Amino acid sequence: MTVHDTSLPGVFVIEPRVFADARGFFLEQYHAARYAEAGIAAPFVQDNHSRSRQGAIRGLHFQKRHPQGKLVAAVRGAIWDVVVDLRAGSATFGEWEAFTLSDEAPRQLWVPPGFGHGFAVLSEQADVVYKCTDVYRPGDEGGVVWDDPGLAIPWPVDKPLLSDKDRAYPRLDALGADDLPQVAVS
Ligand SMILES: Cc1cn([C@H]2C[C@H](O)[C@@H](COP(=O)(O)OP(=O)(O)O[C@H]3O[C@@H](C)C(=O)[C@@H](O)[C@H]3O)O2)c(=O)[nH]c1=O
Repeated sequence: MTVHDTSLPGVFVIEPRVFADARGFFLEQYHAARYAEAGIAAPFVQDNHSRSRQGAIRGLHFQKRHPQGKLVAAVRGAIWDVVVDLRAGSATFGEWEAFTLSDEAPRQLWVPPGFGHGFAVLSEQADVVYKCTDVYRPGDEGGVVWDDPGLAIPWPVDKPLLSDKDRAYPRLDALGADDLPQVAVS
């Protein structure tokens, strides 16, 4: 596998080694020792799978007191995956980057604890799977509204399909210190 740095510290794109043959392909989604060597914090304690329609946007999400690291892949279809640095005191606080993840050119995105995460669905449908370093705690959920003008993320969808929860999240500049992910910045 090849690990690529991004503009955000600790956020990596992982290109797996793909073994293609007449049957199709094989790749390793996770290998504890190799991912640890790449700086991807484990252990992972929850695996998720969501399916979404074209134009859906899920995000921007995080957990406050129990931030989750997420290792994200699109195993069917294509998504435009966004990661935002929400770590108070970080030199790149409020900065974001987007990556296309798809089943045609498989790669994974490592979203470290303390970053907001969301994605838009580019294909007719997309199946997204991700491993998490902490479990889901409904009372601990936090979010920033997807179309926060301060972030000005150019989502590649015209009429986004959103959950009521995501529509109601506040802008980043309305969040206080207690509303942000509680992580130490080194
Ligand atoms: C995230 C999650 C949701 N749920 C339930 C709660 C709810 O009834 C239903 C749908 O939840 P949501 O609308 O929050 O799902 P969704 O909008 O897909 O939330 C996810 O978005 C992406 C971008 C992330 O980064 C994830 O961490 C997570 O926040 O599933 C769980 O049981 N476990 C989980 O881990």
